[in-house]
Amino acid sequence: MDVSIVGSGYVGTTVAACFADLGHRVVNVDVDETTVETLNDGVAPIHEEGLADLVEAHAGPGGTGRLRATTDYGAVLDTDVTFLCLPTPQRDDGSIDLSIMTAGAETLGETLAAKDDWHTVVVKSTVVPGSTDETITPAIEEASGTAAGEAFGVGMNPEFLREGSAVGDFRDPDKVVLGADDERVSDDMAAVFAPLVEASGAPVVETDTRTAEMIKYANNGFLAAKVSLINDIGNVCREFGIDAYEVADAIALDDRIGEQFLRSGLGWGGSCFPKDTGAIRHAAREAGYEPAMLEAAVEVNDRQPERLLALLDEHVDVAGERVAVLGLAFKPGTDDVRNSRALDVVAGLRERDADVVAYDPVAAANAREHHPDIEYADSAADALDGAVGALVATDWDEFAALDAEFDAMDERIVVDGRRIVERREGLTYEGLTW
Ligand SMILES: NC(=O)C1=CN([C@@H]2O[C@H](COP(=O)(O)OP(=O)(O)OC[C@H]3O[C@@H](n4cnc5c(N)ncnc54)[C@H](O)[C@@H]3O)[C@@H](O)[C@H]2O)C=CC1
Ligand SMILES: O=C(O)[C@H]1O[C@H](OP(=O)(O)OP(=O)(O)OC[C@H]2O[C@@H](n3ccc(=O)[nH]c3=O)[C@H](O)[C@@H]2O)[C@H](O)[C@@H](O)[C@@H]1O
Repeated sequence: MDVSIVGSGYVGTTVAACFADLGHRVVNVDVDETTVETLNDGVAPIHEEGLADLVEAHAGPGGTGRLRATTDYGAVLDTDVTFLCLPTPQRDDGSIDLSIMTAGAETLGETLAAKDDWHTVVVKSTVVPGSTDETITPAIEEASGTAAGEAFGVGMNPEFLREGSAVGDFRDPDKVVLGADDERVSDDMAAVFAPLVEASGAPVVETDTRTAEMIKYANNGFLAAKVSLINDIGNVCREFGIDAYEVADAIALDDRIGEQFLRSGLGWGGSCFPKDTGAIRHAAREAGYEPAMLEAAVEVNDRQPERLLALLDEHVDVAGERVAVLGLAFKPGTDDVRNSRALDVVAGLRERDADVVAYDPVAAANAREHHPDIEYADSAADALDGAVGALVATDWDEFAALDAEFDAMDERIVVDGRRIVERREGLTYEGLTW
């Protein structure tokens, strides 16, 4: 099929490259000229394992030619289906900001006015229930001068990939959710996903658009709450001197609980859990319901960085002292620092007037935009040299291998927020939840 993808970020680029690999002819439409040029050179505009090879194979010189990019929305006219993969950020009050979606929908609608045959539009961005029907579809209708159901229809297909493993997650999903209220839309979505479903064997959930929208928030809300619950339990374990990881390993054997998302520690960050729990909480309150469990999940999460800092306070007054922060990314495998708990840890140290020296293998440049005034070291060893304490904020594998590097610290105090450093003789080790 001919597929257009509007928005070429983490989701749009991954989806486009994977669809091209499955045999579709795909065009990415993005307002960012650099992104478009990069893709057309056969180079991935973001860092994701496996993505560079796919982009080179399908957009690069000598490639299959099944993937290209453009800033011209007119390209959608030569396609059957358009996926909207645009950002849906948070407003200051936590509510969803649909302005970028609406702008994209309007430009798409103006373009579709010139199309002779049926067109299916699919919202892939994460949007609160009702957004597709009440905001995005009307924007396309007004701009195109046609009503949904006449010349076009709009469906909803939430995305569940994770940063750091986006290509693998997209190719082998736990489920494919197709939300539609029009048979032609369902048929088009099913046709686009047919090769993926055949290759992966993933179950397909066919539902209406509002339910599809809600499934995404339920998924992220549940996972965020699961991590907060194990953090709550981990905090209790610590009070009792019990190892929360041993407890987690045991409860994971219960199929009803499962082994994933039971790593307790500094909590969840990233571009989605914080924004999505914020958006659904706000939407629920507007609708008249206080989502107490989601509120609690956020509250537990917000407390963890200060709990980490308090453990260091028990050992040393950090004012005027050099303190190392190991890890800045919100999770290993990415240079993304959006809502990273590490940034809160750095802020807490600065409030205490500590001299902060941070190290991350790939995320320092992004962290510098949030904390330009601290020192950034080129290695964990450099960060630890002369420090009176080290706070571990991201579970990068290389931190597990640290050993003699701790000997260069002025005081060998390690407060581990991610259970990655080994306890060893000569080291004063504190684990956040164990
Ligand atoms: N990042 C992730 O891991 C996941 C994100 N999502 C959701 O997917 C959506 C997109 O997220 P990301 O891919 O992370 O966003 P992103 O910020 O990485 O990429 C968005 C892209 O849209 C482009 N853009 C902005 N306005 C445009 C316009 N009017 N027309 C065309 N292009 C335009 C930007 O230049 C950028 O390349 C969000 O709703 C997010 O919640 C869902 C699952 C996973
Ligand atoms: O909507 C989204 O954008 C995506 O959000 C998350 O993906 P992501 O944020 O990329 O990464 P995760 O692996 O889920 O990690 C999120 C945060 O939880 C933390 N976490 C995760 C697991 C765990 O056991 N403990 C824990 O503290 C991580 O350190 C990280 O800060 C979801 O896992 C994806 O399914 C979803 O598509």
